[in-house]
Amino acid sequence: MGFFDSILNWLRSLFFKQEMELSLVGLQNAGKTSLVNSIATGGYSEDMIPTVGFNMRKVTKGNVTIKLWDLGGQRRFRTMWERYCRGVTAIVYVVDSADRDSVPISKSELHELLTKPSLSGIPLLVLGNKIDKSEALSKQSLVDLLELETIRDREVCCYMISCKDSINIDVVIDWLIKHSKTAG
Ligand SMILES: Nc1nc2c(ncn2[C@@H]2O[C@H](COP(=O)(O)OP(=O)(O)OP(=O)(O)O)[C@@H](O)[C@H]2O)c(=O)[nH]1
Ligand SMILES: [Mg+2]
Repeated sequence: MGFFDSILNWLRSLFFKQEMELSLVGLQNAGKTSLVNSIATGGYSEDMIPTVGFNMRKVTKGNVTIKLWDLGGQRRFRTMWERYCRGVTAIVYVVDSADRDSVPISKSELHELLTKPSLSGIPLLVLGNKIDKSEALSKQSLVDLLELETIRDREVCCYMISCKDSINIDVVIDWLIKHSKTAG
């Protein structure tokens, strides 16, 4: 890249802030709030309080401001998911890949959410969390069990992560930044 192009890019970055709005959904204990902390500060804690209702957090990464709706995953909060997923740039669906018994419920909740017409076409990022645990599923097993191949009406991407050991959090942030849009 030439000197002049570099200057132009730098000026552009000053004036055109990127922004995006995301919803984090998935069953209780999947690690959604832990992921927010990991993206925001890189911090991790074993003692987490289950999210009651939702929390909104704003995180800035370089030029991108990310507004995150961190939703509660307990059954009584799941009916709210659709409302907070409407109009977002992407839906992030977090799964505890080490809790094999919960995966079928996680699958049905995901597919149920995606049937909502209001959410059609919104890109989906599925994250298999807790891969630091020895019993964690492989990516292929998780993709198969969640039947991600059957989702054809939107972009779908899946990564295996660990909030505890900060594995692939950078890859997640890159994906998010690539999907942000320029705000005027
Ligand atoms: N081993 C391991 N534990 C994790 C990881 N991420 C989160 N946890 C733990 O999983 C538990 C639940 O994490 P939360 O982030 O509160 O889960 P959540 O999805 O926000 O749960 P709700 O708010 O109830 O929906 C906590 O004890 C975390 O410390 C991880 O990558 N590895
Ligand atoms: Mg939470």
